[in-house]
Amino acid sequence: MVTVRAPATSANLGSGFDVFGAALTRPADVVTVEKAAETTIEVTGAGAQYIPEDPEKNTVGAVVEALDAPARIHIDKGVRPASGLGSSAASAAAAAVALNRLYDRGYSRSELVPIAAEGEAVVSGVAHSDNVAPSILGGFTVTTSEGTHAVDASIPLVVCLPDVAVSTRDARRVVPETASMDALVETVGNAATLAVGMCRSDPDLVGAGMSDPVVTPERARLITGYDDVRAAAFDAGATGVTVSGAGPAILAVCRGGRRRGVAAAMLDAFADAGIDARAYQTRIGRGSTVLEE
Ligand SMILES: Nc1ncnc2c1ncn2[C@@H]1O[C@H](COP(=O)(O)OP(=O)(O)O)[C@@H](O)[C@H]1O
Ligand SMILES: N[C@@H](CCOP(=O)(O)O)C(=O)O
Repeated sequence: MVTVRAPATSANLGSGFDVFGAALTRPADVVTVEKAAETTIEVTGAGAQYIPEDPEKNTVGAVVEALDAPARIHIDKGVRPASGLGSSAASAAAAAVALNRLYDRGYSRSELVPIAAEGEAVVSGVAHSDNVAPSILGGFTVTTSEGTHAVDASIPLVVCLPDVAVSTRDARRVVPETASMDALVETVGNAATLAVGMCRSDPDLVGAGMSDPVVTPERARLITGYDDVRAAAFDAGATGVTVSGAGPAILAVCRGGRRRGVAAAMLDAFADAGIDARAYQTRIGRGSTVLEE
């Protein structure tokens, strides 16, 4: 038996659509696997009632296939589905690390990233790796078709999750098919600024580099109260605010000591818009951890 904890993640970070990701210290999924002749999946925890236990429909089933590793699997969800916090990816990441150990497949953590990404194709139609990479490797990650680079960074964050669901599949439909050269130049500049900020653990640079003129404005329209929550976070001292993943969670970057005030301001703004929400005061953290084997 192997048990693995895989953290929630925030993908895109504004300017790095389908490329950037960051592991969060909390929340997390915990997945336990035991060898079995046929795969069965049991799901408990946050939003379990919305998650299929059929291996054909659960992200973990695709990982079982890719590793040829049938197992009895228990998923304890800490990351609510359709959150923009890499819920489906956290389960897939944990399962990839756990099944690799259980069956002694010998893949490195980096080699497990595209394997876990097969699960994302099951739910969003695209095997994007920007959530599974940080959930496995930890830190801030840059993922391209050539592979993933991970950087340890110490950046305080708040993620505010409203009590509404946005599926990644639906949110991918609003992504523009084209962008102007001006928008491209602005985005490249911001993404590069953000990457430098991560290497320096500088929340001012990271916050400034999250601005994105292409995808985020379209996604923000799907989140009731977004503009007010964003403004409230800046007023409380956030250095940057954007949609987390495909939403509806909203990510705020903070300097040390500012998270409590930023979280309270974001919750108040959602409440003013008539929406219940919860805020996680978190930071960039480590990847998947083996808890028991
Ligand atoms: N192990 C899993 N954990 C969470 N969601 C899953 C899992 N397997 C399949 N799903 C489905 O994936 C969808 C949520 O994924 P997604 O829309 O990408 O949200 P998130 O942004 O939280 O990852 C839901 O329809 C859910 O039923
Ligand atoms: N790059 C993807 C990331 C989706 O993240 P999720 O946490 O919402 O699943 C996208 O923006 O579609």
